[in-house]
Amino acid sequence: MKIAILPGDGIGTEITEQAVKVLKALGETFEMESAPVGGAGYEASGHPLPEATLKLAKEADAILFGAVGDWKYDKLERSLRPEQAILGLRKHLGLFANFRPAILYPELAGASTLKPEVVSGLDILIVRELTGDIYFGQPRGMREAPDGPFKGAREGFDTMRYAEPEIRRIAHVAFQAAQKRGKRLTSVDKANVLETFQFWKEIVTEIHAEYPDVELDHMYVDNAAMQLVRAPKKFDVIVTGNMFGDILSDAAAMLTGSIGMLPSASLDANNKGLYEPSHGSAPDIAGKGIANPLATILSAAMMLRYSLNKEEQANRIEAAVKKVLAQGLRTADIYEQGTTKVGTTEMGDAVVKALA
Ligand SMILES: NC(=O)C1=CN([C@@H]2O[C@H](COP(=O)(O)OP(=O)(O)OC[C@H]3O[C@@H](n4cnc5c(N)ncnc54)[C@H](O)[C@@H]3O)[C@@H](O)[C@H]2O)C=CC1
Ligand SMILES: CC(C)CC(=O)C(=O)O
Ligand SMILES: [Mg+2]
Repeated sequence: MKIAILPGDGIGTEITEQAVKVLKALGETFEMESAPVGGAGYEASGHPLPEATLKLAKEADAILFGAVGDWKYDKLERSLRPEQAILGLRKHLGLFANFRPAILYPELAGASTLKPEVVSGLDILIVRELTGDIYFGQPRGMREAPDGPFKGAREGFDTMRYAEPEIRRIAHVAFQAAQKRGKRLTSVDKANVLETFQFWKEIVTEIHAEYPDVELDHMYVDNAAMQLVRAPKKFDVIVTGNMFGDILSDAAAMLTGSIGMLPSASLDANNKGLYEPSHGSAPDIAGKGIANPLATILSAAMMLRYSLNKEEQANRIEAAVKKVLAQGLRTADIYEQGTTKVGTTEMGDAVVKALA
């Protein structure tokens, strides 16, 4: 089985190294091959998603991705910016279904900024559509406004759009995920203002007829953001578009104690996937050895489960993460008084040691 390792930029390299270490310690014979991506890809060959990196990603059975981006590339033209690498991989590989499970490990109840009673026992799943919406819609650009009250002034514009098959396939994925869990699905939209999401709501409602065992409700995204902080345990599975899912999943991350705890799986129609933490390259802490590698290690567990059919090994990794948390080991982002502060490498080493 071949795994493409794409560490990327900033803390991407530090956290991916820990996940690779954990994968190697499982005693399986994975073939792992690394390639530069993001700013590292741009430095190596003038493009954030070098052709050789894309080729490796396409031929591998699964992809483990760190993170891309750095402020120093912000002035590059958009097509050359590091973020285009992850957007390009998602699009080229058809990774339309993004699973972001927000689970609170009991040991981290005090690390969340919310009261323990609000978050304890939290186990929700955000299913984010990943290859459409305003992140990919055309046309987009910057120009002189052709009409309207600001005609002639410079303007930036993007296009929000969803085609019926795009909504249908993510809705099926989300209903099926809900069937395997608490059988409740909340579709998050902005149908009161946006045509795109009125259409989204109509299609999701239509598909609901095929899943009568799942309870469906609809919620506007502004209310959903508020409910996630007010009473997050009321959710089971949330399905939403690319941009709303991006924003809501960062908010959900804080329910788990830190964005450094939120893994993700991005799957195509055949469960080939890219696995990455939900966070970015964190340039503010890069190179300091303090980033939390657990979201990436837990993403590697998701990879074993969803793409490599190795449920037992996935369980081993998740159990090892629970064990190190129970031992009181914490990176700075989840540190509380009375626990032991460790760095990125020490945390990775501890997970390896805790593998049963
Ligand atoms: N999939 C990807 O590669 C993503 C890339 N980005 C890119 O990352 C760069 C930084 O973006 P930001 O908005 O700052 O988001 P970010 O997620 O990188 O960081 C937000 C905050 O969370 C902290 N943080 C993130 N991951 C952490 C970890 N594992 N352990 C401890 N603390 C952690 C950071 O130190 C920072 O204070 C930008 O270039 C952005 O475009 C952002 C999100 C996803
Ligand atoms: C480059 C961004 C779209 C990545 C991001 O923020 C995410 O996937 O969460
Ligand atoms: Mg994001």
